[in-house]
Amino acid sequence: MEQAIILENVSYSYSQEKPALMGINLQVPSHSSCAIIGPSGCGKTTLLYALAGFIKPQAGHISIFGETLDAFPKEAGIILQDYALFPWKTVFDNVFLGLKLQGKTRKGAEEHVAHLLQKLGIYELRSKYPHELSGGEKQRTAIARSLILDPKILLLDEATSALDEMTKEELQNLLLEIQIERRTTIVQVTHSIPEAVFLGQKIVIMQQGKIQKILENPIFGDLYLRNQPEFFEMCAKVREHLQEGASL
Ligand SMILES: Nc1ncnc2c1ncn2[C@@H]1O[C@H](COP(=O)(O)OP(=O)(O)OP(=O)(O)O)[C@@H](O)[C@H]1O
Repeated sequence: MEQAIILENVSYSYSQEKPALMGINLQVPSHSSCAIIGPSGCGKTTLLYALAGFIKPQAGHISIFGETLDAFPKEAGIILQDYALFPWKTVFDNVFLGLKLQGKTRKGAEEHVAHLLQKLGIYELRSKYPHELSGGEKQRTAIARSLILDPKILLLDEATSALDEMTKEELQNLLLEIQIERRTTIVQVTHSIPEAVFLGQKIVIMQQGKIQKILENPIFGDLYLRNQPEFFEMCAKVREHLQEGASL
């Protein structure tokens, strides 16, 4: 099995006293999905930033498709919590931007962008600006902006946390469909147990800068999972590990 991401003994400190990551070892196979969950301040975002090459670990090694990571990996797209859309660009132009930077013309890219906007249910919004969109619509635009470049890895930092429950579930379904159809490797930081179980084939539970437990999730990959007893059982299992970690 090819590994998309390998972290070996990765440690990172923002300051002298308290390391944010301590000896992280993790493998994420290609075409799989990994959810990272843990209490506030345990190092989830720091881990994602290390994978994106935004910060450089003081110790350890990260490789992406077998190559040492030293800058933002060309195979990756990242979606941050605040969407990071350009406010002066329309939905279409925010999504087109990546192709433009690759030298594509607007006319040449029009069909490709339109197709993706349709797929994500935001084609009708193509001429609107970010301030005219709801949170869920902004997040779909941010996802489209990443997907237009067909990344092999998608990194998401609490991508659905600012959304209401139903919009959250719609977006989770969309991410699962993307993972299944495009076989994109997804690494997602989340605060939500149901989200981790729905979207994580591998669920990484973090505690105080360390990986406390890695759970393989055999029920991953079903769009109709949420009402099934196995789903509740898996959520309970993750909750138990989180509670156990909190009492250490
Ligand atoms: N820029 C920074 N400078 C100094 N310390 C930081 C910085 N960013 C994060 N930290 C510290 O590093 C630790 C890990 O933070 P991180 O943001 O990775 O946690 P998290 O699990 O993503 O938290 P949350 O769920 O609240 O977003 C925390 O103790 C935090 O205070």
